Amino acid sequence: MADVPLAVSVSGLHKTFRIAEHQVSTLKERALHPLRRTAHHDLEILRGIDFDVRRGEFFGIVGRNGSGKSTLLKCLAGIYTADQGTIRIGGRLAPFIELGVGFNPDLTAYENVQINAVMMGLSPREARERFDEIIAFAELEDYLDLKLKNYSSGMQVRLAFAVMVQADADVMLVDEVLAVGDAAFQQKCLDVFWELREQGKTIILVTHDMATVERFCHRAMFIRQGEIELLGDPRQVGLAYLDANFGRTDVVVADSADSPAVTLNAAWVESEGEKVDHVQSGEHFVVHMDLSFHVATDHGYLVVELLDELGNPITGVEHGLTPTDAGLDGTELPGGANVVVRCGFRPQLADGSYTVRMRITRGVGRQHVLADVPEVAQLVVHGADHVVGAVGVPRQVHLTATLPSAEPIEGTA
Ligand SMILES: Nc1ncnc2c1ncn2[C@@H]1O[C@H](COP(=O)(O)OP(=O)(O)OP(=O)(O)O)[C@@H](O)[C@H]1O
Repeated sequence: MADVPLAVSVSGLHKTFRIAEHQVSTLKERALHPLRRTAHHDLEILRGIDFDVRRGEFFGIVGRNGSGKSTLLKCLAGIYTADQGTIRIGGRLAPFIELGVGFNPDLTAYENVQINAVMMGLSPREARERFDEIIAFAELEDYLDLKLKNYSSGMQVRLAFAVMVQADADVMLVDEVLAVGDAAFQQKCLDVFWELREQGKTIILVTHDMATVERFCHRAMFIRQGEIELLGDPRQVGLAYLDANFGRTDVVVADSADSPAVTLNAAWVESEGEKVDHVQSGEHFVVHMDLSFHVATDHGYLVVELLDELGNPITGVEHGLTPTDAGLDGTELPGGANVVVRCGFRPQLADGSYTVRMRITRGVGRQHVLADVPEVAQLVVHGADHVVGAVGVPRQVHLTATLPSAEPIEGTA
């Protein structure tokens, strides 16, 4: 493929965000603290990214949450300016990046499609001519007069994806489209990916779904903490990513490093029987862990916690690991026992990225730590509604209003 022209060329790309630590946001604060300066710290997200994509390539980008994938796509799309480095794009670019980018919630689907399609390089006439196809693809014929803010997020995703496909650009940037649509839409996206691949379009796809990477991508890139960890064969890249996420066969802290007391053979999060790395807030999920005990364990005890992005424990479960707990006889778990642990959760967590941590102790006072695995798995929670703070509770709010010289008015939310 070396003689095929480049569609995208990125060299020495750096991107740092400046984060305000204390924002002076009100007039009162400004008056009380006239000399206070806003303190900042820098968050270096992309640290020297170099890669080329050739025309006609389907190129995957994978990496854990927060590794910089979306930031990279936004730099390619010109939404963010890079601090250092060069980006060259051969031809017209159509991004499908994030809900809301390029859409105006106060306009109708028709108006939004016109604006978006023109932004992606179609002439106003072409945009008008392709409108019906866009709406048919998105299956939104019955919702044409609705303002976009009244669309569900799934409907907006369908519309944005349809515009991108119909814009017929030379290079398409696609960020996590498969994670947001329903099953029928996901199938439609996969069919479109095949067609685009057959047509020789250049596509850069960010996804957490390794099956898609293996199936569609000619090459893929694994980004870790803003740097390229691996670039090349999609299968190798997918395996490296899964290994970084789930393949923690050797992560053990035990009585002695040479002879671990407990080994975590495999661990993952699942929902409705499928391994997942995203769940909806309030949805049931299970942390599955496969453990081997190498020493006899008396009064075994397990703690599984969910930590937020700053490492704060948000919630968790505790459970005994005695033979009785595991359906065996005896007073201690014998050395050589294999134990499968499945912890069910249904917390109403705030949107964000969470880490599952596991600790096993033995002894009446839980004084001996047999295993302490700080990152059993990662989980992104989305779609939180009415969650104030870290964890939501069922809403039970009762209001009583009193008007001058009137009976009390009551209402319940
Ligand atoms: N506009 C911004 N201002 C400040 N920080 C930002 C901004 N955009 C992204 N970040 C930070 O940059 C880091 C990388 O974010 P990015 O969205 O690129 O990650 P990602 O790999 O796409 O993650 P995910 O898989 O969760 O989508 C995160 O720590 C995020 O908080």
